[in-house]
Amino acid sequence: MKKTDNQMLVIFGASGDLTARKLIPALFNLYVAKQLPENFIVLGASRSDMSDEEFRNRVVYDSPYLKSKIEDLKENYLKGFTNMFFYEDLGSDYTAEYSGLAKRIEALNASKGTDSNYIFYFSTPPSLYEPIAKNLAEVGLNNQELGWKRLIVEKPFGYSLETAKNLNKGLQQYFKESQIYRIDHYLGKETVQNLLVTRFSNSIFEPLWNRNYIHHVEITNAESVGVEKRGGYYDKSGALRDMFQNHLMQIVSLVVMEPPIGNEPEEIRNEKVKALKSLRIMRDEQTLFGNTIRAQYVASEINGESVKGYREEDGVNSDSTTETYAAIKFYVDNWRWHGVPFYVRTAKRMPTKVTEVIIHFKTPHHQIFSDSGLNSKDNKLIIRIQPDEGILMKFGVKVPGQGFKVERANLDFYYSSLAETYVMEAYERLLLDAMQGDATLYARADEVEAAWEFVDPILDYWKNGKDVRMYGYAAGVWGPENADELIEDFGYWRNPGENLADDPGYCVIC
Ligand SMILES: NC(=O)C1=CN([C@@H]2O[C@H](COP(=O)(O)OP(=O)(O)OC[C@H]3O[C@@H](n4cnc5c(N)ncnc54)[C@H](OP(=O)(O)O)[C@@H]3O)[C@@H](O)[C@H]2O)C=CC1
Ligand SMILES: O=C1O[C@H](COP(=O)(O)O)[C@@H](O)[C@H](O)[C@H]1O
Repeated sequence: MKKTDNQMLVIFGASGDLTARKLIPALFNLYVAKQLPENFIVLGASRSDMSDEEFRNRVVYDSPYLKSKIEDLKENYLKGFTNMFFYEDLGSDYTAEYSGLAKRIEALNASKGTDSNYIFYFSTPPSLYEPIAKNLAEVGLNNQELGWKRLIVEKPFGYSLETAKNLNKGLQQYFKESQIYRIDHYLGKETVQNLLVTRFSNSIFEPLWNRNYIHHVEITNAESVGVEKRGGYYDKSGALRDMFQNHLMQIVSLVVMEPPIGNEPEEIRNEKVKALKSLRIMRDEQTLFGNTIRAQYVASEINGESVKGYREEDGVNSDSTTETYAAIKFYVDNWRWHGVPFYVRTAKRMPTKVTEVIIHFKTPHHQIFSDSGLNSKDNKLIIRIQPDEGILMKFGVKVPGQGFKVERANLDFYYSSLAETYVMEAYERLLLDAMQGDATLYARADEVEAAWEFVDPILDYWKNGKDVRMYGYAAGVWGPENADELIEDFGYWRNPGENLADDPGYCVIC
């Protein structure tokens, strides 16, 4: 087990939603699992006026996100957790100088024994990331002489390639790249990490993982919810920035990458960057027109209840052109993937919440059972990221009886069969990794920029292109019909059900 040094976690934006909904519950789970170091405290920092006690009440006792968890625990046990929390009011804004904050950190460090090791978690609006880093540096809180200093930076990391580069440069003026941890919570998901293990710890997949055997790759990320209470944020972002540039590009990089020479953070991250750099960037309008689809959900009924259209959501412009659905077809220009199309889509207000990667294998070169009536492209490996996490392989079997009738059968593995094993939540895993100085599951500057490099021309085309279309789809269906044209040459999107084995249309033995 890796060692976790004594340390202090300083959260900027501690009065916000992310802190309450993700960070504190993750810390609570780590505390219960005895994963936190002996001397560990959390200092919340925001503009809101709160005492330590009020902060503790807010993030622990009154937290709707901890309610079910703390009911099971004895009061005195909970006290240990609550006592770790402190709060510093930053005054009217985050850009004023931080000498008060530095003094508080110093005093807490001395009394709580955190060995001058600090993580600064940026959970504020992104416009404040660089000013906060600058202020920290000005009071010496980037100095690693006495103890290490790390930044965890929340998404979105930039709004475009240019802004991402500026943000990287801005942060790197004050902190070294090795101190910066850019969080992408999809990398904290056990099933996303399992992509690496599936590929590189088995000898049966890797020999087939290339253009000789793979026909096309399909990745679906669907959410059943709409924009919820985040309409204001989402309307400036859209599906491509909110999900595709970060989470889906990370998944793509893990599917596409070459085998790393080892599992050290830089060994893995180097290969991911190479993978992202090999994506063929679409530059001309004709290519962009034929390979990208965007759409917005419109008002509809789901299970008998009426659901608002995107443009009617709170915080969204009534004539918004922000996409809630994005589907992209692209190619990867390298030896392994030459000529293999990738189809990736992400959307809100789909029939179900699901994320999965489907590797579609090629038809056998010489088919001797071609009268079976099956689509010969039915050899698939489905890696289910969420929910009903698992892996399913589809292959042909003989139907008992006369002749050689072939039907599809499933070979499957479900995470639920590991019910005895505790599976960490994404934020829990990522926080613990940063505490231990392991950046493997965090995005490096060049990785983020390579992803923007691919996405930027699409965004630009959607904003300024001549023939760009914005399609509509009824809330609760699998997107606009036009998205089917994108994948038509090869079949159709797998519109999965809630369960991994739900197989619309063509699974005979499931
Ligand atoms: N919530 C989520 O699920 C996710 C959030 N994120 C990212 O995490 C970061 C924080 O998100 P979230 O907690 O949801 O945001 P909130 O708006 O809930 O919280 C942001 C915090 O920043 C502080 N703040 C400082 N200056 C401003 C300002 N000018 N406007 C608004 N707030 C300000 C606020 O505290 P105070 O007023 O006390 O200073 C507030 O508590 C964002 O970058 C977001 O993109 C990423 C993934 C998911
Ligand atoms: O980062 C984000 O992710 C969530 C989806 O996360 P998941 O773990 O529930 O799949 C998405 O709803 C949100 O819009 C986006 O900002």
